[in-house]
Amino acid sequence: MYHLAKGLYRLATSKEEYSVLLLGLDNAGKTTFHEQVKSIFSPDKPEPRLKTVPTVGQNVSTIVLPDMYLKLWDVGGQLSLRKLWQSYYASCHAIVFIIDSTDIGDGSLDHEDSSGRLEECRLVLEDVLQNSETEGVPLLILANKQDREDCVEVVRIKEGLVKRVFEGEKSGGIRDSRVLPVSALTGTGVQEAIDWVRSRVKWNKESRPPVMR
Ligand SMILES: Nc1nc2c(ncn2[C@@H]2O[C@H](COP(=O)(O)OP(=O)(O)OP(=O)(O)O)[C@@H](O)[C@H]2O)c(=O)[nH]1
Ligand SMILES: [Mg+2]
Repeated sequence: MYHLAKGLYRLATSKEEYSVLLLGLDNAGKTTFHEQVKSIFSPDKPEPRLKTVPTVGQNVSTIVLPDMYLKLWDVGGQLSLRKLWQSYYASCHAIVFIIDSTDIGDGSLDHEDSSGRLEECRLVLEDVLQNSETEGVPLLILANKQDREDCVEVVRIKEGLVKRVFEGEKSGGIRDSRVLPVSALTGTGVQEAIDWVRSRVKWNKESRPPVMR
């Protein structure tokens, strides 16, 4: 009887848990975004800790939403650490790929503008999409640092980079995707980003079932 009651209690109180992997080049703003999300979704709304240092290893946190837990995995983006990303692919339910919109030249692969890290960004994104373990996983691309005057606008990033990657051979097949403007530093757009992830992981739950917690 006790075990039945315990089982029923567990069933009634358990929630789906989805894992979200934050990726992007070093300095893109992953940890800053992570800190904003933690702050916005904490019941006591603490000040976000925005003084970040380059991530070596991982920062993990779980936010509680009405209908699910979202577990965020913030990993290091430095070149030497990117080889570790693939060990997270099989168990993630969504990928948030963060781009520093102030460090991609004019944001378009069509021109010979070699300033910024646009080409590096393209190669890294293609590498993520091409991996068989990320197949079908919803992808949110965040054009970060939109608070800065020298940022490239989101439409340009969409047309000049993202569309080009998706039209190419290395797009890794069909998946749900979206490009959104954010400022991880000010928090603008962070709520919308999480809203998108939340709806997409649910849509995709047949392919990537959540863990019950
Ligand atoms: N102006 C502005 N600066 C930002 C924004 N997001 C991050 N930064 C700054 O960019 C720098 C790098 O931010 P991090 O969040 O540490 O970058 P990261 O992607 O976690 O870097 P790694 O851990 O090395 O992969 C810091 O100086 C942040 O303050 C933003 O939206 N606007
Ligand atoms: Mg970091």
